[in-house]
Amino acid sequence: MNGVGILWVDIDTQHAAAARRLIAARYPDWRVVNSPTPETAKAPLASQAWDAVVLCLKPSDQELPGLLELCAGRPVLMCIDAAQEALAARAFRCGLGDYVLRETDGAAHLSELLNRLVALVQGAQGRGKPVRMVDARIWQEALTMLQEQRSALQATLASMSQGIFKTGPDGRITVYNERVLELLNLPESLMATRPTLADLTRVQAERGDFGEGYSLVDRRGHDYVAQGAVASAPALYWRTTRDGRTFEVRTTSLADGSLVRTFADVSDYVRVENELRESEARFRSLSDLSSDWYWEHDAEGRFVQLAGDLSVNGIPLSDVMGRTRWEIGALNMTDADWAAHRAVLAAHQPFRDLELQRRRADGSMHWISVSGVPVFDANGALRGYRGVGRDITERKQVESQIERLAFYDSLTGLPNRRLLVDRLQHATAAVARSGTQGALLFIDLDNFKDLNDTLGHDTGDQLLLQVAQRLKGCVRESDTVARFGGDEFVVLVEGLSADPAHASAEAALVASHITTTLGKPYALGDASHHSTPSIGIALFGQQTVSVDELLKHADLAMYQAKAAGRNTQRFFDPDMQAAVSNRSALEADLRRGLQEKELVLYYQPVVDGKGRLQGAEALVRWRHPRRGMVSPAEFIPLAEQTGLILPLGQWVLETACAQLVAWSRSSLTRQFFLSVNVSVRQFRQPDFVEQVLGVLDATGANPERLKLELTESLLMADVEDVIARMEHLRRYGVGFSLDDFGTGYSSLSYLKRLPLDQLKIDQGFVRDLQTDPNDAAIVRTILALADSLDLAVVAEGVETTGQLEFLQRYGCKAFQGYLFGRPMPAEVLERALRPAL
Ligand SMILES: Nc1nc2c(ncn2[C@@H]2O[C@@H]3COP(=O)(O)O[C@H]4[C@@H](O)[C@H](n5cnc6c(=O)[nH]c(N)nc65)O[C@@H]4COP(=O)(O)O[C@H]3[C@H]2O)c(=O)[nH]1
Repeated sequence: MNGVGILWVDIDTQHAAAARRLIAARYPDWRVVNSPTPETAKAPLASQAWDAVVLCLKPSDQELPGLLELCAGRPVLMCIDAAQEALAARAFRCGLGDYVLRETDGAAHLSELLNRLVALVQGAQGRGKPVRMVDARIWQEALTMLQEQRSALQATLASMSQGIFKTGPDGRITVYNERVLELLNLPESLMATRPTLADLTRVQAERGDFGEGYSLVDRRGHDYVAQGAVASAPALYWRTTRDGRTFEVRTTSLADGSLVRTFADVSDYVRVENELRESEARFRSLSDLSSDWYWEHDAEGRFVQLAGDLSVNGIPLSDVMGRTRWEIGALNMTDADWAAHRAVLAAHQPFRDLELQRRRADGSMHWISVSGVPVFDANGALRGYRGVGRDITERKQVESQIERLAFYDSLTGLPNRRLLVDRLQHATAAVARSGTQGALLFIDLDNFKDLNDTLGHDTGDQLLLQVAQRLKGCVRESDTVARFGGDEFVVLVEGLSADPAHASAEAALVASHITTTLGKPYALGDASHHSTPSIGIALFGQQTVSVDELLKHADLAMYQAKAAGRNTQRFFDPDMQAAVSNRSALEADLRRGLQEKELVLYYQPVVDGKGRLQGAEALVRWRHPRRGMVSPAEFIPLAEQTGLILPLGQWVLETACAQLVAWSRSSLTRQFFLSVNVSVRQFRQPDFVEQVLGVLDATGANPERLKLELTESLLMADVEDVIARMEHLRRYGVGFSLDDFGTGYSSLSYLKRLPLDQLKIDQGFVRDLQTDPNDAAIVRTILALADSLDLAVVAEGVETTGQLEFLQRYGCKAFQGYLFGRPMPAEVLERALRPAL
């Protein structure tokens, strides 16, 4: 190619010089004219013929058409920045010329430029005509279209959630979006250098983005990345970032050797997938390990899925799939129950613990419990239900056993107190609603204890069983017969007349029927036994009475029946209630009195035959703020029933011991003993012995001066224990006296073994001993007996000298009674005795 003329328009003089040098070296006969600006190029363009014009400028989109026009149809080669490539490519695809991309620093592109320039000039010469000139209008349209497409492409790239870049055929990245910079954490400045994939991979590897040994790149991409992204890329691989995000990397190779790569952040997908996998695994291990099963049914309630341990269910799968729960059926469900269940399903409500009893193929019964929740599709339409089922047969068995134990009497199988109270609660509410009345019959078997004691518990149980049978026969199916324990039964009768008088008559009739039925002889083993009941009746209707009160009423009435001679029936009487109320008021009062220290100890002298004081009996009094001095006969029995006797007895013991200590300080009173009454309940306390020793220790009283008065009723049970305790205390010197001797148990065999010091003849025998030969004989016998057992005797209630003489005549040596002194405060006793002393 000779004599080629080139107009070189170049604002960069160094670049222009470099080009000139290269051209001079390769094509020495070429004529190259430089022009630094388009303005200065105008003249040579207009005046001379050029084979090609080289534009090394940075024209804007708007300037480019004018520039090309200036070239007036001559072949144009543009040397431009990469950023303008799209514009230039578009322009030159119309046949205007060619372009090369300019190296930002350096002139390595000049060689390529020269090659292209040669091709361009040859092409133009080959065609024999100058390159077609595009008129400005067409150009403008092309440019506008180009700009529109370009901004559309930019907007598309910018709005993509994926990161994307494209390389040119030379392997350099020419197109990319913001998102790829963000995802890969790359600076824009790096992209501006048009890096290759290898460059990018190196930067990331140096930062440790791929992890130790490229472990953050999955199997598919591992080798490619590890080898520096120089080989051909896999179409798809995943990589993880150091902060735990996961990218899906897709590569598409294009025909010209370029490629497009996308980066999608699939972290959420991976997380959800992991969670799903975990939850699947959890579900699977749960259903594998547990004895529950999983089910699903469709919107019509037909089973479509069952998984887990179905062996307990005992129903073949084939019988379940495709059928509804209500088609399979359950023994415990009525039509109404199923309707209620289906209503829950129809309302798309979840359901919990639906308990179903079924019969297995082998005939055995079993219980299952089913819970489910509705499942909806994406549009909110019901797809069906899913849930779990569980075998609860064992639990049901235990429950019914517990119920039996909790609500039924183990001997007779009758409802127990708890169940009766429950039914009574319902009954009281029901009668209040219906306007009818009900009756509660409290039944106690007369003398049952004797039977038990004499013939043994087994025989007693037999009787109770027969009584239970007979009672059930006396009432309607709807009435309740309950056993309260021991020989106490309660019958609850409902549906009596609304008229009180009529209802009373009906209840009395039931009671009479019971009396007659229970009064018939019982066959107990070989023997025939006769038993009678005492029945207390309490009616209930409109008036609001609590269940507790009702039971108390019937109980009280029963005691009235007993008091009236047994084998009879009594209705609850409100006066009786008043007495009971007084009693509970008294109890509260006594409790308060104890706290307020209203109790005082009186002392009644005990003298010898010559009237000389030997000691005294401590007798408690209640100095009531309103009622004055209250006798122990009024409050001691109550204190015994309520347990108040325990703190009371302790206080008496402490006060008496303190008195002994006071007496011990004077030689005149030092010899006195003091008797203290000890009630059965007090003595039976497990730590009674320790309590007494503790009081003696705390007060410093001399145990030898203390006498504990026990009553015969203490000997009714566990005599061995009584003896052991007495002996224990006796070792410390404490004496014992048997009070009210002759009135109670008086078993001589025990009497011999008890470590007693004295007997006290009950004042009941002393009172009439001069007029009642019987009493006189008893007193004589007691004195003789005491003599033979070497026990001292104190006669109580001595009021007359006649009594004293009689007692003395038969050997009695100690006396207590009004004849010698009433119970009195300690200081009065001391004062009264002082002259004699
Ligand atoms: N008619 C008549 N009665 C006489 C005569 N001499 C004494 N008495 C009364 O007979 C009772 C004798 O006491 P008790 O048999 O131990 O009978 C006592 C005793 O069982 C009990 N008691 C009194 N104080 C205590 C106590 O501190 N603890 C316990 N557990 N019971 C006590 O209360 C019962 C009644 O005590 P008190 O009313 O003080 O009645 C005393 C006394 O006042 C007499 O010549 N004629």
